[in-house]
Amino acid sequence: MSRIVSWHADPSRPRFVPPAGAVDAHCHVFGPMAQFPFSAKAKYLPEDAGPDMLFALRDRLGFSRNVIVQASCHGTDNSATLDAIAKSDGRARGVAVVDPAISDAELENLHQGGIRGVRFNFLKRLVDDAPKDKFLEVARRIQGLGWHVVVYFEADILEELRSFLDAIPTLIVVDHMGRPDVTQGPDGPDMRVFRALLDSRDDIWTKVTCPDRLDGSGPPWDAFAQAVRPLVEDYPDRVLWGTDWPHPNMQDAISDDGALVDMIPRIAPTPELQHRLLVDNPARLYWHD
Ligand SMILES: O=C(O)c1cc(C(=O)O)oc(=O)c1
Repeated sequence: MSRIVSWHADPSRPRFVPPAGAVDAHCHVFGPMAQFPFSAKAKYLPEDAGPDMLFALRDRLGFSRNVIVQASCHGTDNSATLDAIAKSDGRARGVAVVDPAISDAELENLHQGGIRGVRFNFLKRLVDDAPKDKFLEVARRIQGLGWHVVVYFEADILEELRSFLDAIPTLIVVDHMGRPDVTQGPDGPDMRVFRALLDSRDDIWTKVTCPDRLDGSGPPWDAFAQAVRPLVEDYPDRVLWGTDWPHPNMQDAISDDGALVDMIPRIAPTPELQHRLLVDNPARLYWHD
């Protein structure tokens, strides 16, 4: 496998100025590989994209804090994520991916290192297996830590995941809205099924992220804006936003992070919605203690 670059070398400065305290609540770090080797099971092998690069981007885009989500290429070894959090001067927290056999002491160590959630990934192109029964055991064990579960799945398996999701005892955050086909519009079948999930419990949140992944029409991603804005307006207290930098697997159409930031006022059109999306909501999940 050759190493790939999936991020923009020189992103534009966004026109939109985020409110003070804004959080990029979905981003990753890759390596550096010499210090934090990628998993033997990784499905892609990126170039290094470490904490210095992430924090430089944070500052360039006008954000204050990051939530670093363990990327699948690092498997269940969270060292690179923990290292980035440790270097952030308290300005980053994280979401881990764990081996279900993890000990309570190791979970506690992750908590001390700034982890506040675990991620369950159901994308076959990213992981070899997703054992629901073991995931549920992990979900029960993290309850005492006050963590939540982050799930990543595609729209076509949402119906079959419903009983699993219903059984999760913690708050749930769905990555990238479960990848709906946004070209179907705000009332299309994918969004309807996703809204039914949100309506089933008031502790299911989502990340209104990744126009570059979900809107094949390309920048300025009008279909994404039209489909996602009603979601932000209808569930203003349950949405998070993030860049998704360094955009794993997006090497064929590199996204400009400045353009991604300029999507924010299109999906969260008022200062109040922007403040909840970028400041209040992530603070409630990641900086409550
Ligand atoms: O769609 C993807 O390829 C992707 C991959 C990862 C990861 O490798 O962890 O994370 C994401 O948020 C999205």
